[in-house]
Amino acid sequence: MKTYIVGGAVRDELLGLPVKDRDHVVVGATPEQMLARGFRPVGKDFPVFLHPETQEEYALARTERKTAPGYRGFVFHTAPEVTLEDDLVRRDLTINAIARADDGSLTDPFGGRRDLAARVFRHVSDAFLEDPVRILRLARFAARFADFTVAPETMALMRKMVDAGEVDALVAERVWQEISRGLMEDKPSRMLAVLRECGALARILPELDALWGQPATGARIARVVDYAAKRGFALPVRFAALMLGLGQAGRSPVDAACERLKVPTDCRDLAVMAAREQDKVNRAGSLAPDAVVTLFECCDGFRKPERFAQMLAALECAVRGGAPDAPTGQPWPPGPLLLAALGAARAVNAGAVAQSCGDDKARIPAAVHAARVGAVRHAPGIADAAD
Ligand SMILES: Nc1ccn([C@@H]2O[C@H](COP(=O)(O)OP(=O)(O)OP(=O)(O)O)[C@@H](O)[C@H]2O)c(=O)n1
Ligand SMILES: [Mg+2]
Repeated sequence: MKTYIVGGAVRDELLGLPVKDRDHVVVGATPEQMLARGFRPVGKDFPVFLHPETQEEYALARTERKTAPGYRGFVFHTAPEVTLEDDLVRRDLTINAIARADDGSLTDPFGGRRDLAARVFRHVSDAFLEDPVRILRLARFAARFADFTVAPETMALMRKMVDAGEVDALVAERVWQEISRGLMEDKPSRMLAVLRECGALARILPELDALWGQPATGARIARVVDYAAKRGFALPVRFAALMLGLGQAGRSPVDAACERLKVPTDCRDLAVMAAREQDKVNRAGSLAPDAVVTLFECCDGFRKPERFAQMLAALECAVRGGAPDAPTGQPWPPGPLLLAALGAARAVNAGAVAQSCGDDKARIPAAVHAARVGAVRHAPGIADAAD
């Protein structure tokens, strides 16, 4: 039996990037031999094992046969006769199909090093067709390796897959997994551009696809999401910033998209809230203290101040990032203004105010609200309104 390092680890090493996790492929072994050597199987009927000490993944060299459309239709075939090349040929991209043996020698039957040098994403073989997730993976890699282009024949193949309905057959969780990862890369707009070019965006996020088609709008959305990435914001902020691109129409298209993609609650809540409150927040400098406190209440800002700050970050991206050639670090007044006001309002001792209401419990909410309005009135930048 012989083992090789394959996939992302070899690719990243050749690119001079830090290697996170290493995947291994094992040639010439049976599951029984792996177990006898102390490897632990991962799941059932899946020829992947964990090394007893390093816990790294070791997969038996395998070929795959597609049995049904979509993500679930796989059958794995492993046997000691399956060669390294058999295993590599069924991988997604040439740059991910390079293997390195223990002695350092590389096996690169499909020109992976050539494509790394030329900065091209190219599918290895027709096996690419068997797994529509690969369309999303490629798009995600484009967001990470922003100077790579997609080989024309690979783009053509992806179009064919999209036209055949392969993307529609993917389960929402799997789609979200890739989209969310792509949003966390350096240039998320590249993922969206690749998805649009092959037709997948129209299937996954038709709302966004339609807007992307209007040149100025598409360019703005791209800038906003890349700006959010440049600022290093967390996933919910990046997602909310992207969804703000759906425009003033606000809540319903965002809701519909989140529903369809089964977007996790934290991302969804932030996106919906940001779309709902964007006008108010952008007018923060002219809001009366009472309206400011009401805004905090509507956003549950007293209990979730971090989420409120994230919403501000998303709205800042939409405004600052939306401007062409926007330099980062340009001030956005509503942000510091509302954060200072929220700090002042949170400093109010709601417990003490409640106690001062005595037995008149029904008065508590209004009394707490009024005390907070009083505190906000003195916060920096708050409008001098007589409310
Ligand atoms: N749908 C998939 C998933 C994975 N692979 C192969 O399995 C390797 C490891 O997969 P994974 O860790 O998911 O991707 P990486 O390429 O390692 O990228 P990342 O840096 O995101 O881990 C890939 O390089 C590729 O050879 C594939 O061909 N098709
Ligand atoms: Mg990996």
